[in-house]
Amino acid sequence: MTRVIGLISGTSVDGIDAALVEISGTELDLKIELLAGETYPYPPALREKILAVCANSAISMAELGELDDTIAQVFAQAAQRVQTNHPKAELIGSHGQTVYHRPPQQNSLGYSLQLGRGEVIAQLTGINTISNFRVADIACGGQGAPLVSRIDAFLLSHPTEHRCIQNIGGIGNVTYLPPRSQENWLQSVCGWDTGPGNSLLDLAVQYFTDGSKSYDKKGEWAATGTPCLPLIKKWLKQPFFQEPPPKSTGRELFGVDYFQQCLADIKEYELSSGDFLATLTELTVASIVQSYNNFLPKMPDRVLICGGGSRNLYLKKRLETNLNQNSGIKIPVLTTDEVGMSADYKEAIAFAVLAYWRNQGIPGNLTQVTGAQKEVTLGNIHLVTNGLRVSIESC
Ligand SMILES: Nc1ncnc2c1ncn2[C@@H]1O[C@H](COP(=O)(O)OP(=O)(O)OP(=O)(O)O)[C@@H](O)[C@H]1O
Ligand SMILES: CC(=O)N[C@H]1[C@@H]2OC[C@@H](O2)[C@@H](O)[C@@H]1O[C@H](C)C(=O)O
Repeated sequence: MTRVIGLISGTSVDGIDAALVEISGTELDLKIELLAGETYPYPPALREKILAVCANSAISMAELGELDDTIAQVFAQAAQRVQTNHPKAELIGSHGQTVYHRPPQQNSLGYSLQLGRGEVIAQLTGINTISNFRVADIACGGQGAPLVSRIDAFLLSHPTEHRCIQNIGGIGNVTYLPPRSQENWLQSVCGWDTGPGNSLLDLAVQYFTDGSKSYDKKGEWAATGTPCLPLIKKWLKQPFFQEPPPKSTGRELFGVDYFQQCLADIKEYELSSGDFLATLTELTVASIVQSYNNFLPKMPDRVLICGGGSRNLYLKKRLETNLNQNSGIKIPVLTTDEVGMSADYKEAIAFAVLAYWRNQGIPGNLTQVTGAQKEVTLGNIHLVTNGLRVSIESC
């Protein structure tokens, strides 16, 4: 048994998800128990700064260094807090905060930058920390994302059922899991980023409320509207949705500029705010279903959703309806909670497992998902240096 803390702040930039887990086994016998999970919102000024950087605002090198360390400090605090009332963790796996992601192009490797450097987290917490999980995969020609697929495979596959594990965060990603009894089971797992999750919806809510609300709770506002189907048809023709996997994306594509284009596109139609939110929800849903139709070997028996979007009941209902209309069969949409995996902390748990695997020399990527040329161990190791005088209070 190893006690590991997993930390991540995703593309929604809403705060740090921290999970304290006990991990045993290696791959087929991998087991995790979630001892504690908590989300620690960013201080508002720090969130604004990160969102500005993600949206291309200029920053000096000195400011970049400062931002990197400030993020590391709040990640270290999250690690300290999540283990309150528990014995100290032995290891931290920290994804950090993505501020820029560029998939590989024909003649160049991808580039993905996560802030919140691991060495600061290690010194502040006194716990060995692994960070920078994406670079080794990218160095092998991979997208560096999605990385959760290998963990999904070992923790969520079923003996006889074909499953899709659909994350709906800022961005959406899917892992398709054939039954474990199938020959070449692990090689048949596939996955990719499906496109926008909640990123455009959140921007729309902020736009309509002048920033007083950041998201549409349970999707209640969107549920008052009707999706504009001609717009969905037009938007789905965009290159990202047509591209076959391996593929990954981020706020660089589905961020502020994309949202402005959506706003311009709706001018042709007379849409209420509810209609617009319903239309953006439908884009998330239809892009997921279209990618299943185009790129999966077979429609799943069941879809398990996770991430903040799993709390959006309107989105969940639309996903179920759209899947049924497309496949002609009833494909239940449940949350991963319903099979014993926390829908809120699955990504944080995944980075705890990746750190654990890194320590044991077990690869973290699936080459058919990221497109990397080979399986590699992921993450840079930062050991605690005795005698260094840093403390959370002094930062
Ligand atoms: N109760 C709720 N009702 C509706 N939507 C919700 C609810 N709670 C969270 N969300 C949505 O989920 C989003 C956050 O999801 P999550 O934390 O999974 O994203 P993330 O991890 O930052 O993104 P990614 O997985 O792309 O890295 C919020 O911005 C919001 O849009
Ligand atoms: C560059 C980056 O941070 N990508 C994230 C983001 O959030 C969702 C989607 O885009 C995803 O594939 C990836 O994260 C998850 C944790 C992953 O690598 O599996």
